[in-house]
Amino acid sequence: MDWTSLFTMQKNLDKYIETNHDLTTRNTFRERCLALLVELGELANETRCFKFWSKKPRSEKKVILEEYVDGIHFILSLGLEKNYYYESKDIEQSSLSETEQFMLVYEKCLHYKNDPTQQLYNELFTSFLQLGQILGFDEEDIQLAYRKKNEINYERQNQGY
Ligand SMILES: O=c1ccn([C@H]2C[C@H](O)[C@@H](COP(=O)(O)O)O2)c(=O)[nH]1
Repeated sequence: MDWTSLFTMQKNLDKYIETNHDLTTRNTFRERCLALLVELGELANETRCFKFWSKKPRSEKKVILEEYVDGIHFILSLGLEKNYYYESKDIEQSSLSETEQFMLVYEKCLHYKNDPTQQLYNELFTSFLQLGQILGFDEEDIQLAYRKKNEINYERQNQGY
């Protein structure tokens, strides 16, 4: 998948939000890291993969995909803050369970926060794409849902969110 156009869309959205909130000089790296961790929690909640105590079914795939692309927003953003991009490549399928893969992404996110290198950024990105594979999303699903949510994010800014 070509990520270039998504990086460009994210750059424009982040700039728009920064201007709207007078943040042009403030570094928001830590906040974006926490935002990604929070999105991961919201995503895990929709899958209910860890809720061994509940018989309630997971949310519909569409709802899970919406949460997933919120995470994509912050991952793109976290690369842009450090001027890193992600080159498309074949992703090795993960052998982990959903729960284990979630925890791997959490670890990769914190690792990158503490040591923001291109290598660790690639690892974070890859682990999140592997999670997407486990959840059953193909690249087209992700691109489409990302574009839709990106537009909604502009609307929310314009409505005083
Ligand atoms: O600088 C920012 C701030 C927010 N978002 C987007 C990512 C998610 O799609 C959404 C999360 O907003 P909440 O619903 O969690 O408030 O906002 C960005 O893309 N860039």
